[in-house]
Amino acid sequence: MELCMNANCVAALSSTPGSIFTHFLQVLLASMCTLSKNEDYPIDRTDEILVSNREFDFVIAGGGTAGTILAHRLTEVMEWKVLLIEAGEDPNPITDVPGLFMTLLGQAHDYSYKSEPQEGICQSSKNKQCGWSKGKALGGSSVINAMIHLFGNERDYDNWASLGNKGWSYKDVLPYFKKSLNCPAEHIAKWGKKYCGIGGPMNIRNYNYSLTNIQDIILSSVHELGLNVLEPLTGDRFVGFGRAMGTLENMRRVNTAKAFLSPIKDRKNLYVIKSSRVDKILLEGHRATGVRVTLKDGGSIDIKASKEVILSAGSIASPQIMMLSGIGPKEHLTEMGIPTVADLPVGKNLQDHIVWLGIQIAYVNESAMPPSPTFLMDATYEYLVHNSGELATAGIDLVGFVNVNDPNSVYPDIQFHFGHFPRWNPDKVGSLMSTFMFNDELIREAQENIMKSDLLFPCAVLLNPKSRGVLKLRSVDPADPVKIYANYLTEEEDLKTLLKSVDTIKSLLNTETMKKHGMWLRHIDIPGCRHTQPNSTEYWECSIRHIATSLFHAVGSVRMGPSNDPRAVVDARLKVHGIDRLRVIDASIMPNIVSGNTNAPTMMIAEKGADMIKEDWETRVHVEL
Ligand SMILES: Cc1cc2nc3c(=O)[nH]c(=O)nc-3n(C[C@H](O)[C@H](O)[C@H](O)COP(=O)(O)OP(=O)(O)OC[C@H]3O[C@@H](n4cnc5c(N)ncnc54)[C@H](O)[C@@H]3O)c2cc1C
Repeated sequence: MELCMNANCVAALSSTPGSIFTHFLQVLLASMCTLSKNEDYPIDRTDEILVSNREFDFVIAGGGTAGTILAHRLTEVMEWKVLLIEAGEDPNPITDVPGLFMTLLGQAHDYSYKSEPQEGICQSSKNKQCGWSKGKALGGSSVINAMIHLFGNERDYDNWASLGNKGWSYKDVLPYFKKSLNCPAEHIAKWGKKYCGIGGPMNIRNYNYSLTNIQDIILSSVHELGLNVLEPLTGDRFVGFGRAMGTLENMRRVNTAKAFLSPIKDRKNLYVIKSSRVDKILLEGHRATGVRVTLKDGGSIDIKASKEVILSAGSIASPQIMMLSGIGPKEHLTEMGIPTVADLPVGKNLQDHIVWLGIQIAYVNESAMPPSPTFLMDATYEYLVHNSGELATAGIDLVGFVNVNDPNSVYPDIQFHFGHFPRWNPDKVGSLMSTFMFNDELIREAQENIMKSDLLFPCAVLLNPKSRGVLKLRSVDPADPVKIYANYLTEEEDLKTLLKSVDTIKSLLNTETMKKHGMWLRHIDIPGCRHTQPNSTEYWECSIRHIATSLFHAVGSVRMGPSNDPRAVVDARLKVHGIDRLRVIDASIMPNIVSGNTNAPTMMIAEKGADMIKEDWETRVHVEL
């Protein structure tokens, strides 16, 4: 195998590794040419912009999931000069490796936000704060996410449309989900094109999970229980269990910068500024005319947008930029000493999926052996040469959708991500627990138990929370992170629904399949819950309050809705109410969170947003080849 310790690969290894083993793997992996390089991404054109005309047709703030797609689609119009401004750098090549995704959190590509401490949630997390990871790189959160690609369901989008958002029903948005995609030919041949596109920039593939037979065991017990096994997972039915696809190619992550910017990196009308922060929107009266930017060297410049400013900085930063510019709730802006330009409920309606790691299945796999001393070397070889093994999968692609309140419903209220942690591997389970910022006692508890048995985590996700959070400015300094009030479980119904997820797992454990494998429901010794009886309702509630936390799916803080909706900030064409030439196009516009992971829905929002811009400016598209 050719070794090429490419200077760019090495330079990109800027993050502090989580452990000595991770560092070893990072160096080894980056030394192979099979991972991405900085040359794969568009160059930073800051210097050129500084000495030339600082006016563009469109300025996009934030080059994450949505921003990179917008840059791709808008530069299809050759007459349009488009500037994308991103706070982060090019993705580190290590982010390509699915099996290392948990080690990316808390590192250089993660803003590592934390929610404000809240009674009754994240009680076993460090400082009793829930971690709110968010990607900081070209490609945004698609650079550090778990790559799971799901749409949500028909009811989610029909609900958006019923709230007065014309053009956002499931029927309307489905073509935009597909537009981005390039599905495998075998998939199309077998399942057709109704839910999978071909020829789009983003590859999605199966993870080809091959570590153990645990996924087959789960699906077999699901079948035995009479629940749906869905193949493929995305289709006409929304309740059931199956394997999700991922944004992958050859078992390498495909972040949105790689999918949408790399192929067009030489388009002359695409300008990218990296490592620079958009601080505020420049306004003339009620019209957006440009943005103020802090560059990498600390200098500040103003950049003009002759057509539109588009905010795609994500659900936390887009509202922050708006509020710093005087667009937000008047009371809060006044409190912060910011003159109000438009009194809108920016930052309210914040929603997230909480994930509960308190249900764990243990079993002793008699045929398993302790890992050999060369285990990490072997895994790396297996990955680089055969694209398989431990490093080829994020390990949570086996997914279940159930309705715990109404077994007859065709729509789910709980999602499970099944994660498997093999015996004798304390690093892996420790990495998961650290990802979610659990305290040292809990990490130790899991690591001690992993020496005795394999652990299967059916992580329960509350899909349609009723509780709403809010974002507020911490200060008028754009460098200061906003205050995140998650307000999890403030609606009683949310707690009740999450509690019922235990019953589904108990039913699975009652099947002959799981009994045959000697699987049992493990009692987690949570120090803060020792006053409760194991397996009592009090224990499970206490467990939720200690070890349920964010699944990093923040949405809704710039809600879409008609002007007569007091909760709405943007209209159905994603234009900010009462401000000309300003749109918000990212996950923040979701009126209600979708019933599944949020990356694919954000891609859809960007594809649809780009088309709406083209329609509104009545442009015929001339694609540069
Ligand atoms: C750890 C993690 C795991 C996840 N796993 C999954 C998963 O498996 N499947 C799934 O579907 N979803 C997953 N998600 C969620 C999904 O990735 C997000 O919903 C989606 O990426 C949001 O896209 P966005 O464009 O709104 O924001 P982002 O992709 O976060 O992009 C925002 C961009 O704006 C930049 N930015 C912010 N402020 C400024 C500023 N002031 N100036 C300039 N640039 C700025 C940021 O650096 C970032 O690049 C995960 C998220 C995380 C964090």
